[in-house]
Amino acid sequence: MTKAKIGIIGGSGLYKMDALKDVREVEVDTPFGAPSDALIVGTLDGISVAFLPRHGRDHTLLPSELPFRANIYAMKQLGVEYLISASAVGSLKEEAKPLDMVVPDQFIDRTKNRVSTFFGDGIVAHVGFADPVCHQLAGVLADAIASLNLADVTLHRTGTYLCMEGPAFSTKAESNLYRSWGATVIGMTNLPEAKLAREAEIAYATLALVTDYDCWHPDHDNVTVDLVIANLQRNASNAQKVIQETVRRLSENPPISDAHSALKNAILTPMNKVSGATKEKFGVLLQKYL
Ligand SMILES: CSC[C@H]1O[C@H](OP(=O)(O)O)[C@H](O)[C@@H]1O
Ligand SMILES: Nc1ncnc2[nH]cnc12
Repeated sequence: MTKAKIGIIGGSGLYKMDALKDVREVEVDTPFGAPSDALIVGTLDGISVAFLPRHGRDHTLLPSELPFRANIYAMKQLGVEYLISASAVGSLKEEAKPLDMVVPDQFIDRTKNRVSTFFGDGIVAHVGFADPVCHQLAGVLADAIASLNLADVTLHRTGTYLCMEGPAFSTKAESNLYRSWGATVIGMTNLPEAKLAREAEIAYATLALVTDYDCWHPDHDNVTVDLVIANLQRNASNAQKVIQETVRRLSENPPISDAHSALKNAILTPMNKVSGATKEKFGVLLQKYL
């Protein structure tokens, strides 16, 4: 099977990577169902990467419908060790303006309807999630953004991403509540991904692309899909430059990440008490602990 150490999940407005060469579509099936779309495996400056459009190439999946487990499992199956998520977000802080880039280091979970663990079925594990993003990967991503000196883009090296259920956007009361909690940006997708990536021992970091001020800002229009997509289209080529530079830096100097051993002290169930069927289902996730 084609392998790639670096994975990219593209969100709203980023359905393909123009700079990818030697492109192949890989239909991956997983014990957790089919991913959002075929994975696109190709090379960026000669470096093998796997790309997946989170909502499908034609944006056919709601945030609540996303097959998060299949997406992360498929990346793991391809050998991905570093996963970069590009996502559209609303800003909850004045200083994070549309077109800015934020590299969140924290999440708040306001989802209601998501399966965000691989475990169960006779095997129990509790991974650490105090630091939900891989610090090293986030650093490489932030340094890549800084090195490009992109016009009109301010980099925010840290921030809290609040993950809401959607699909409707927030009410003003909710938006102001999240501001009072100190959240920096709001989106609908990254938290389940980050949890599952941690369980899959994949280092994960988010490139959050600010598209709007949600609905709290008195001097800006309330968020609409048109606004999100218009701003993302303005920024899509920047996002791809950032990803390309991050990939280049990662392949030159792949960082050591705690995420790569996240399950080491997390599994409570003795392996000899786990059924063969469950072990088989977990496949690549448990391989190294059997
Ligand atoms: C199109 S606006 C709302 C939509 O955009 C974000 O998607 P993604 O995180 O995949 O870039 C947000 O989470 C919502 O799913
Ligand atoms: N304001 C917002 N709320 C939730 N998700 C978003 N994605 C982009 N802008 C958003």
